[in-house]
Order: sequence, then structure tokens, then C-alpha cells
Amino acid sequence: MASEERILVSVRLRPVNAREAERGDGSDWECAGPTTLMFHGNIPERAMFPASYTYDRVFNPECSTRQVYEEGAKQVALSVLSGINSSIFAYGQTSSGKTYTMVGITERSMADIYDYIDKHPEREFVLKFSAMEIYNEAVRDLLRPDATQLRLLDDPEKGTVVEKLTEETLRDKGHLLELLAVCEAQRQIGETAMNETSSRSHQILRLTIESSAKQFMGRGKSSTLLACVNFVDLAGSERASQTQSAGVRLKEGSHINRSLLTLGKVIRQLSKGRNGHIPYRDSKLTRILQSSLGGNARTAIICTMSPAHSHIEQSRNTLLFANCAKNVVTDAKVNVVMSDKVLLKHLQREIARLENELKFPRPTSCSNYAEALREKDELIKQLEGQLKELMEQKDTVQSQLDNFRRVTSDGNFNDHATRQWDQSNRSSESLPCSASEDTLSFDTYSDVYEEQDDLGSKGFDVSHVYNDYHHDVYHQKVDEHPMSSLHQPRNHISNRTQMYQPNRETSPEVPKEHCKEVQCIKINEFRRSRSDEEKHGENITYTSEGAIKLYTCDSEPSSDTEKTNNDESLVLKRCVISSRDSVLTRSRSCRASFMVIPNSWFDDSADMRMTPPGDILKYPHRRLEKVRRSMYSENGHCQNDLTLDCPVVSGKVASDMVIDKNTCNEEDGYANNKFSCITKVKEKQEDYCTSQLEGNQDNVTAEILDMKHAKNIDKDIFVANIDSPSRWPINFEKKQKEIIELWHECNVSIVHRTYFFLLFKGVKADNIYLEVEHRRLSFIHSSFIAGCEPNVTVTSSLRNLRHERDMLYKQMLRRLHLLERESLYSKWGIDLNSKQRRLQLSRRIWTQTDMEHVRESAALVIKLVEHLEKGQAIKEMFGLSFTLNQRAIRRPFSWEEEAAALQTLATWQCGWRLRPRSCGAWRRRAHQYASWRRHLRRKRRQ
Ligand SMILES: Nc1ncnc2c1ncn2[C@@H]1O[C@H](COP(=O)(O)OP(=O)(O)OP(=O)(O)O)[C@@H](O)[C@H]1O
Repeated sequence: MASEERILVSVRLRPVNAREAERGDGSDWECAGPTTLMFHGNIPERAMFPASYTYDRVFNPECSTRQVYEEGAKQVALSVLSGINSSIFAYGQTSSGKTYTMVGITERSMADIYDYIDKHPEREFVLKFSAMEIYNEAVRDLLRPDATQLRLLDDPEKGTVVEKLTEETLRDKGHLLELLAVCEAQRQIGETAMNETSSRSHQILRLTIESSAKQFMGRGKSSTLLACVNFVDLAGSERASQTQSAGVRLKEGSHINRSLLTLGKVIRQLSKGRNGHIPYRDSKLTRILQSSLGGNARTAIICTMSPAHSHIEQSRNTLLFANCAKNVVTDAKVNVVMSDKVLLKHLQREIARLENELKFPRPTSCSNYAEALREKDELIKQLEGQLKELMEQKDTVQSQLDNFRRVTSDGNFNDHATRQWDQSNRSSESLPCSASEDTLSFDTYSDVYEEQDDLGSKGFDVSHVYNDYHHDVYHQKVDEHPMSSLHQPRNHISNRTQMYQPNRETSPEVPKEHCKEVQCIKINEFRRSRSDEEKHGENITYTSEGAIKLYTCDSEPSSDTEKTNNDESLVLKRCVISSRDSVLTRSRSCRASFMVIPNSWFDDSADMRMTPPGDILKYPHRRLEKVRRSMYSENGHCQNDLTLDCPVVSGKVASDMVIDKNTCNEEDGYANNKFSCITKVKEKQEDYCTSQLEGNQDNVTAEILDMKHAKNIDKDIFVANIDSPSRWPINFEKKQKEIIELWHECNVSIVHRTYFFLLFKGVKADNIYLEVEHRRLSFIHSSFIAGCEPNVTVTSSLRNLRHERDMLYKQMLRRLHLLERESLYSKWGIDLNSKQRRLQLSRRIWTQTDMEHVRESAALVIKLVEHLEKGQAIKEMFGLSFTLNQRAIRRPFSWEEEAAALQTLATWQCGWRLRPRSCGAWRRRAHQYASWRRHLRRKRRQ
């Protein structure tokens, strides 16, 4: 265990000797404490030198050698007993007291060492003594009588060794003293002017102590401490002028000064650190003492100096040397000598460790670093890939979010419009109760169409004005869609009517979908028809007879007309067809329910309370209670009738009423029984329709018969919705196949097919959409067959389809990479070497009706039109493209076309004719459709 420590440096002032005192050579130095030496002399160059010097210990002339030993050498000297090499130096000018000091320190050290040995009998000590001197740069063995010069050898372990140096093993303390005496006798001493017994050589006494514990005995079996302590009495630097040496003495002095100069250099260099070159080899003194100077040894230097003023220069040199020496760091450690067995074991362990390292090299080699770098590079690539994917996903989500926002802004418009309708509704509700239902509402709804015309004439886009039933579908499906919350509320009545309200300040930014509602039509069909007949009799000559009959039936006295003294009764007339009204028509009930079945009826999750506040029919429960009471008081029966007709106006009202009757009167009672009540409503409505068909055939109009004969779809829809869930998958597949075939037959828009196919995947709630689509397609198909629909000819539909394929053809280049296109060509059996491959591919899309082809077509089309049709696709789909004019693929519908479609649908569904006094296009379409209807009826009668 090595530990760094500095050389212990002390300065000892000897007393002024007799000679100096005789000359009056007074002392310029004073010890200002245990560590500080002060200069009091008065010399010209004083300013160039410091006045005080600090060392580890400063001994004044009165200090005894014992004290010097105790405080400046003992600790270092006795380190040898602990296995640490140590050296005690005496450095100073000639006649400064080096020998005087070292003799005392050596004797006391030896004494203490032996004392220690005596006090530690448990250990066995082996002391060896050797002595040498360096005289005129020659090494001599002081224990030999001859003056043979010894060589210095460099040993890799021990460092510099003196060849053939006598090393006496000490028997005891007396033996040591004898040897010391021999050395003293052997040492070169000469007389100079300054010192009668001047040492002319550097003397090195070395005591080597080897100790081991006696307990574990013996030698070769346990560890042994081995260290040596050097007592070095240097020859004093001298000036020839002062020593008055000549001849031999001068030569000796020259060697002495030269070796001391080297020692000074080494010490000075060591004081600066061990980085530079240390000139150990410049003298035999420094070579031999190399380990003691900054090596594995503790070192103490005692600088002796004469206090005489005449030696000021030499004294300063000594102090400068001391200054350097105190900065030298040594690296002393305990020197342990292992026994053979211990050494053998130690070496065996070391060999095993090295072998293990060779077998299993540590992963710090260059190859390992390279491999680790490669792994990190791969990891970075993976992370970059993931980051890229995340960014793409983020862009996609951002795009969707933008769409949501656009839809939200649309929904806001609806809310705004709903509020407008609400306000107007309130005014409507506050109308005189005596007014008949028909006359009351006629003007309002006649204005509706004028308003719509105005909108169109103003350039407002009222495209996608689809039938109300489809709008129900739209809302229902959209509510299921994740974006449902962003769409307008379900109450179609308020939404539908709001856009026809006489708010002529309507913003031109009215979205298309906001103009699609015409629910108001059916609500007031009877009222408006009657007024229409009265006011525009000349214009209704071509309307269906059924409609006229309806008006006639409707005009029969009813309790409604008698009970118009309050709002509730008015609403009742609006909302329901009373039991007496209900005798008029089964078809009306069916028709009404078909048209306005609340979406929530088919949606368990839907909340009946969702009716917007602005709904004309959203009466407070208290008010509904009044209505109910008034009905009961008047009819006292037929809650079924009431229930059956309620859907005409609002699912909310209907459900409220049903619950009020069937479950409880509590305000919130209906919620839990919502679905069961709805089912009952449907069942009862079917029963009611059936009974009405049987018992009131005379009152059924031709329109209703048409509807019944057509497919009795209303009933189908209800039946489908209460159909067994287990049969639904089968029914779905069957219906889906039929629809696909009809699409093919009717040349329906490819985009429409795609969106429809992809969106409706067989959930039970999809049934209604499939029914509607099936019905629509059946209608178009029958139109094709009959050839009576001028707007939907095979030729025009094919032309539109071709335009659509052209659009897809163009989109391929934009949406698909070359590799993707080539892959598709191969997949779709298109020769890669053929020409116009994209065109070929576009011509093959949606050309077959097998499911695999349909799926692939849908997947391809959705990829091509994904962004192009975004926003419009939903409208297309839920509007079910019932505009019959497939030119929408190429350009948006004009309002006239939409209006025409509206006319067509309304007439088709309701058998109810719109007033053809609007714009020319609307009128023409209405006429055309009416003609077609008459043609159909004639054919059926035949
Ligand atoms: N501290 C001291 N107290 C009393 N006398 C001293 C002291 N130091 C030295 N002396 C005396 O000074 C004289 C010279 O001392 P010493 O020989 O030890 O000097 P030195 O440094 O060894 O000289 P050199 O280098 O020439 O050998 C001796 O007679 C010695 O007794």
C-alpha cells in the first residue's frame, strides 16, 4: 500500500563555535518558532532574499541532538520497522554540524530500533548492516579494510545496488556499535581550515531490517517485512577560499561540491514533480540514494547551518536546498516479502486470472465497439421509421380533425337554424287556435317552397335535397359514425323546416346538407293539399287522384277541428291523427310512420330526449299531459291510435305518449322502457295498418294502394327491425347481394357503391339503410324497365358511369405509385405490356357482382377517391344518390336538379304533389314524374 508524503525537512542551527566567536562573527539567524527561521543580518543584498524561512521543524543552537532526532528524524527512521524504507540526511556546509547531528541520530535510531525489537518478541527481526562512502566519486565499503572501489549495478527489482557491498547481519546492538565504530574509523576525514575533522566523503550507513511474525513461524511460511533505513552524512559543501584547501583537499572539495550540486539538481527537479528528467545518474550519490529521493522511502533531511555572518552565503544555499527538498514527494510503501508458498499461490492465482482473460476477453475491444455502434445505428433507424409513421398518422389525424371542424361548423349552422325555427315555431304555436290545421299551415309551407326557390334563384346551393326518409337514414347512420356528435341534431322536423323559414337573410354560406330536408311536407300534407287545391286548382289537375281523395277524407269533420282552442289541441292535430282521422287512411299511418320513424327507435343507445329544444313538438311534459287528457276526455280510447300516429311528428312525443300510457305517468318513466315501447308501437302500427286495410278499403287512396303494391316497404322495414337477431346475418348477406346486383343493373355510381359497401358491414342497425337502398334501387330498376323516367335512362347512367371511370382513371396516376399500379395490373389480369392499362383497370372496377371482385373494387376506389370525395362522400352515400342524375360525379348538383329529385321522391313516397309553380326545372321534373306515375297506375289497373 503506497502513500505519498513529503520529505520531512528540518533546519538545525549549530552554536557559534569558538573560532567564529573569536572573530566576532556573530549570528544573523534566529528561530522565530518551531518552524520559522529569521534572518537578522544586515547585508547590502538583503532585499533580494527573504527574511524568514519556514520548515517542518527549526532547531535553534540550544536544541539537543535528541530533540532533533525526536522531532525531526525518529518517526522516519523507525518506519523501517514497519517495512517502509527510510532515509535520514544531513545536509549543510562544512563544519555546520552534520556529522555531529547524524552520529547522534544514528545511535538513537539504532537504540530505538533495538528497543522496538525488544518490545516485540512476537516477531523475529533480522538486522543487516552495511556501510559505504563515496569519496572522490568512488564507492567504498566501510566494513572492509581495503579501499576497493565498488561498482554500482542496476537491479530491476531493487534498483541501484552496490556490488559486493558487505552486509553484516547484526547479532545484537553491540555488534552494531562495533560496526559503526569500524565505519567511523574507515571514513575519510581530513583537516581543513574550517573543520579539523572534516568529512571528505559522503557516508551511507544502511540498516536493513527483515521482520516476520514468530507466531506463524517460520521463514518461508509467512509474509515478511523487509525495509532499510539509510543514515546519510554528506560531505559539506565548501569554498576553497574558506577551507583554504589545496591539493588533495581541493580535489576532494571539488568532488564533494559536484556531487552535492547533482543532489541539489535532483531535489530541485523532484520538487517540481516527476514529469521531467531526474538526473539521478549524474552522480553516484544520487544513484545510490535514488529510491530515497522521491522513491519508495520516507525521507527526512536535516539541514545544518552555521549561524556565523561570514557563512551567510552558504547558509542561504542550504536554506534554498531545504526549500526545494520540502516540496519533494516520496512514494513510500510497505515492502512485503512473500514466502515461497505464499508467492507460489499468489502467482498461481495471477496465472489463472490471465488465462481467464484470454479465454473470455472483455467486451471492450474494438470489434465489440464496432458491433455496438452497428446495433445503435439499427436502433436509430428503427426509431426514425417509427417517428416517420407517427408523423404520417399525425397528418392523417390532423386531416380528419380538419374535416371534423368543417362538419362542426356546419353543425353550428344547424343549431343556429334550429333556434331560428324554434322562434318561428313559437310564433306558430301562438297562432289563433281556432284556425284549422290545414289553413293554418298552408301558407307557411307554401312559403317554404317559395323560399326554396328564392334560395335557388339566389344561387344558394340547395343540392342534396333528398327525401326525408333518406335524411332519417342519414342522421341515424351519422349518429353511429364517430363524427356523429358533430352533426346536427336528430330532430329532422326542426332542421328541415328551419331552412324554409322566411328568414330571407339567410347567409349564402348555407351548406348543401342543410337544405336537404323537406320533412315539413308530410307533416302538413293534408293541410297544404287542401289549400293547394283551393288556391291552385288549375295546377293540380295532373296530381294523383289518391292525393285528392286524401284531401277529401281529411276534410271530413274530426275532433281536431272542434278542439282548436288551445295549443295542445293544435299540436295534437299536428302531431297525431286522431282515432277519427285514422279511419281515413291506413296508408297515411303507414306513410307517416315510414317517413318519420325516429332514428332512435332503431338505436337502443339513442336517447329519446335528444329532441332539440326548438322542436315544434317538444312540449313540456305538463303540456303533453294536457294533450293526453284532452284526448282521453274526448275519445277516452285509442291510445294506440295516438301512439301510432305520434311518429308522424316526433319520436320524442311518440315515446312520451307511449310511455305515459303503457308504463307510468312519471316524467322520467319512459326512459327505461323506451325500446319495449317502441317495439310495441311498431307492432301496433302494423296491426293498425292491417285493420285499416281490411276495414277501410274505400278510403284508401290509389297512392296508398300503389305503395302497398309496390312492396309494402314500411312494413318490411318494421318487420326487419324486429326480426330475429339470429337471422340477421343471413338476411344481411342476402340483401347485400341483391343490392350489389341492383347497383350493377342500375349503373349506380361507383363511388356510391364503394362508400355504401364499405360503411355498412352487417351491423343490425344497418338494416334500415339496406332496406332504403334496396327500395331505391328497385325503384330505379323498375324505372329502367319501364323506361318512363326521363332522368334515369340506361344511356345516361352508362354515360355517367363512364365519366366516373374516367375520373378514377385520372386519379390512378395521382394516387398510386408506379409499383402499386403495376401490382394492380397483375392482380386484375391486365397485361403489363398492353396499352392504356389504367383505362383498362378503370373499366374493370365494379363490373362484376361476386364478393371478391366487389371488395377489391371498393378497396381500390376508396383509395382513389379517398381525399377527392371527402366531405361529399357521406352526402353521396346517405343521400343515396337518389337524385337519379349521376352527373353528380362530374359536377355538383344544381339546385334545380336537387329540387327535382326532391319532387320525385316526395311524390313517390307520399303520393303527394308539390306545387309546380316554382322554377321551370322543378316544374318540369314534377310534371314528368307525375306523368310517369300516371302511366304506372294505368298499367297496374290494366
Ligand atoms: N550543535 C552542536 N553543538 C555543539 N557543537 C557542535 C554542534 N554542531 C557541531 N558542533 C561542533 O562543530 C564541529 C564541526 O562539526 P561537524 O564535524 O559535525 O561538522 P560537519 O558538518 O560534519 O563538517 P564536515 O562537513 O566538514 O564534516 C564539531 O567539533 C562539533 O563538535
